[in-house]
Amino acid sequence: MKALKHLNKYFYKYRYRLIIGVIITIISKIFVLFTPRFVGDSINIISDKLAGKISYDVFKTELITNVSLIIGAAIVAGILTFLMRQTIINVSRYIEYDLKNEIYQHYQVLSLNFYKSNRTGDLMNRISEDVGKVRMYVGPALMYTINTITLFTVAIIYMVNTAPVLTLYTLLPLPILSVSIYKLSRLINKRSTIVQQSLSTLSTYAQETFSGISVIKSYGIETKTNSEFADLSAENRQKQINLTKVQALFFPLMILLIGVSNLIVIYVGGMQYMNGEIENIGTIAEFIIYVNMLTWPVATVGWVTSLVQQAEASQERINEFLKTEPEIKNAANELTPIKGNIEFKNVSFVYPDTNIQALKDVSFTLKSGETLAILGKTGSGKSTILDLIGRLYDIENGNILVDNTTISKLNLYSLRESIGYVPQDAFLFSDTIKNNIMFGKEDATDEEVIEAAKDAKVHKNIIGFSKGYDTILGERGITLSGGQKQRVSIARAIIKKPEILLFDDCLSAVDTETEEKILKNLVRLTKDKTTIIVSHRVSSAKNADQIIVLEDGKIIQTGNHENLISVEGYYKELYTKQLSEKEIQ
Ligand SMILES: Nc1ncnc2c1ncn2[C@@H]1O[C@H](COP(=O)(O)OP(=O)(O)OP(=O)(O)O)[C@@H](O)[C@H]1O
Repeated sequence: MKALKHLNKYFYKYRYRLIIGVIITIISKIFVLFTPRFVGDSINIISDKLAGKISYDVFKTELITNVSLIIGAAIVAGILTFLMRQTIINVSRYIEYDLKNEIYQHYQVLSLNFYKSNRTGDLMNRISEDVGKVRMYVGPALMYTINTITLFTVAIIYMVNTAPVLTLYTLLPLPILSVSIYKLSRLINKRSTIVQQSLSTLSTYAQETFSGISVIKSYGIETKTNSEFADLSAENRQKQINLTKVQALFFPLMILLIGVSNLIVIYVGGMQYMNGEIENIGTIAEFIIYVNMLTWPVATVGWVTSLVQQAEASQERINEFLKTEPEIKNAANELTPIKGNIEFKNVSFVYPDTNIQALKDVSFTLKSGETLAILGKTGSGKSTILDLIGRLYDIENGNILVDNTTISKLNLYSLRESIGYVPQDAFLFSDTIKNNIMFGKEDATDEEVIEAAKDAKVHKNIIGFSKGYDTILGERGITLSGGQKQRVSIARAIIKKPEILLFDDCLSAVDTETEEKILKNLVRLTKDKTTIIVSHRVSSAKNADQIIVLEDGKIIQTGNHENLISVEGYYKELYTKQLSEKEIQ
């Protein structure tokens, strides 16, 4: 129960609703328990009439009164049971909502490394399945426990008062029922977890084949994927059947034990009545109803125990995530406005998860408003430099300064707020093009969106779609070409008008002519912004104030276009090669 203590703050938050729920539950159970009493009384009245002890008129009045009381008690109990669910079960939904938000907000502050070391499926499970199991503890488990305790306390008081020995016999099979249901529930839970796992394997497989359908079709391997899916499906079917087998035992077991209890009541009660130990025949009917009323709550003791165990395990997993501290922490509470001066001083960086040394002793200085171009072979560390400026990772060797302050001492949100980043793989959300661009500036006007799209040279493409800027992208909508995606992603960054712009090889899928036009616009837009352009093309780099060439994480050349084409080296070679390619075109 240690892990579940985390939920106490929520119980406290909703204490008033819970207290009302508990009171309603108790009152409703008292009303439920009126029924056996009145049924017993009614049978006694009939028996008295048969024995000639009362007149027909008295018999009729008493019977009608009793029946009215039974109906009245049932109606009140019904209304209260409805209110009980409305309070306790609703609280469990509120807590479920709060907990999901708490986990999601925590996910948002965790660093990239956390996402790399945890599978997306696991992260999703914490927020859906695990929270769902915890809710069962907060809602149904709590409700049934109060239910059982109240029902038992009130019923046993009534029963002992009426026939103490019969009470003892009646209750005898109930612990057996509770233990059996507990064992069965555990088995059901175990098997449902197995079914869940196999279902998630099945859906992951289906999802992957749908995403990669063009590859599957072009390689003509549909038969292979079909048979793999059929195998997984058959495995899942078998697991479902195994689960159904144990689930099917649940109700027969209950009916069996209720039957045993009923038999005991009839036999022992009958004998006692014959011996005169029980005064009224109605008591037997009363006890039969008690048995039937108590069976379900007793069964729930076993069920609830297994619910609590599951919730405990789920909450433990959730707590593990909630306890994970973000590696990148904000060190300054005050906002720190950023001008955009960037300096790398002997920066070396090793990716913690792979131990790959991505940067070695990298130094450069970039004044606010200047443009830096980074060139180099694939895997030479270009993107890593951009990630470090956005403080997606912290470094251990060297120093990165922004406006002469070590980056880790700046307000993290101010820093990131001041950056417009266009990643290598443009990521667009399944939303309209307009909203995807506005992601960079939530309060942007339509004119600003269009202007940004024009500057990124994607406006004409967008208005070519029948729904224009309202065209939905992604799974539910159209698929943009690689170059269109990159340009929407550029529009998203420039609409923000940030102090620092980072372009990570974001024109690679754009033809050289469009690239030239975009670059021209960028020169105008980034006039007073610090800009870093990562590229494999000299055309993107040649206008930069500074160019650095990386190889295996080290700077091997530095200068501007004129300097670098006048010396032998990587840059000149690339320039000559790309110049001749252009001539061929
Ligand atoms: N997130 C990461 N985790 C671990 N290693 C990484 C990560 N990103 C990059 N690396 C490794 O760091 C090195 C530098 O990668 P980086 O992405 O900075 O190169 P790049 O010059 O941008 O390459 P490209 O031109 O192909 O984009 C590579 O060896 C790469 O495998």
